[in-house]
Amino acid sequence: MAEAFAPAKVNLSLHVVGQRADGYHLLDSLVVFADIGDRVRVEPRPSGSGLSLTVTGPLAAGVPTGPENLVIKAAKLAGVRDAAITLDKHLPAEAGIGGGSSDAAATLRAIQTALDVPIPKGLEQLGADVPVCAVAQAARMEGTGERVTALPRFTPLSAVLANPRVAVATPPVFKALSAKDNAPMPAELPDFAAPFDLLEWLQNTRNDLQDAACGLHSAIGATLDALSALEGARLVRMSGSGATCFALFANRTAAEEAARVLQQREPNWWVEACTLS
Ligand SMILES: C[C@@](CO)(OP(=O)(O)O)[C@H](O)COP(=O)(O)OP(=O)(O)OC[C@H]1O[C@@H](n2ccc(N)nc2=O)[C@H](O)[C@@H]1O
Ligand SMILES: Nc1ncnc2c1ncn2[C@@H]1O[C@H](COP(=O)(O)OP(=O)(O)O)[C@@H](O)[C@H]1O
Repeated sequence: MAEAFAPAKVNLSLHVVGQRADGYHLLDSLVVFADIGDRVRVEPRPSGSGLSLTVTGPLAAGVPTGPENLVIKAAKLAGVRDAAITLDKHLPAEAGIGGGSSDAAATLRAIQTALDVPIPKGLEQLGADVPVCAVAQAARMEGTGERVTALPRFTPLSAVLANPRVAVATPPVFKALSAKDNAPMPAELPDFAAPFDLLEWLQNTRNDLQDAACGLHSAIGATLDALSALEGARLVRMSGSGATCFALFANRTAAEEAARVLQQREPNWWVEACTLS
């Protein structure tokens, strides 16, 4: 039996820099991972038992339990036929924080430990976000998501994640983009562990999906506004294709206090303080 953590993915920046002939978009994104997430447990089963999936946890409702779950797709890609998998769901789905993709990557890590099966090639077949979730540390993500360069050093950031509990499907957000050939991030990224003003640097980056997503779902604008109004919020932006947005704070205590205030104001939202790295 082995367990693996599936951290929330946050796109600190997400530049859309082109589109391939097959419709997929070319991205340039600074991706980090939170200390909050789902958990995947893999238990070996005798040959012929098949794959089973049980979904538990506070955000299990609505998560598919059949072959369409990325956890099962990941196990199949690794060639595993017999295992009992439990997914303990803490992250909202269709939320721009890669829940399903991170679950898939965590499944492969647990399978590696429990069954001694190597991580398979071609992770991008599972989803554009799966290769970066397999790295599970601060990274630059390029191409359609298949090119991942881990950052050697990254000073952890304190943040609040907020989701207004509106599920956002990714394809319509890409379709609603007005421009698909925006400027990439600078070719050379700074040393993120050196003493420099990361906030100022991030201000010069963007999430190019943010305006399109806000146009489709008014709750995202409301989430950005609510985060911006929190005392100590320094940079506020949407992650992925939404609807989860993040605010960065000077330290964990400030983030936790802000999360407490926001949760009180918006009891139906999903709100979490976390550390990103
Ligand atoms: C937008 C991002 C940014 O990190 O995050 P999320 O909002 O999903 O968290 C990802 O690129 C999403 O990754 P993922 O959710 O794994 O995408 P996939 O399942 O492969 O694709 C879903 C759909 O998104 C669009 N898509 C995705 C990736 C990409 N580079 N170009 C695209 O156009 C396509 O319409 C595709 O059919
Ligand atoms: N393990 C999983 N957890 C959540 N959603 C999943 C999972 N496997 C498949 N899905 C499906 O994937 C879709 C996208 O969910 P998710 O990966 O959480 O969102 P996003 O791509 O916005 O980060 C949902 O429609 C959901 O039904």
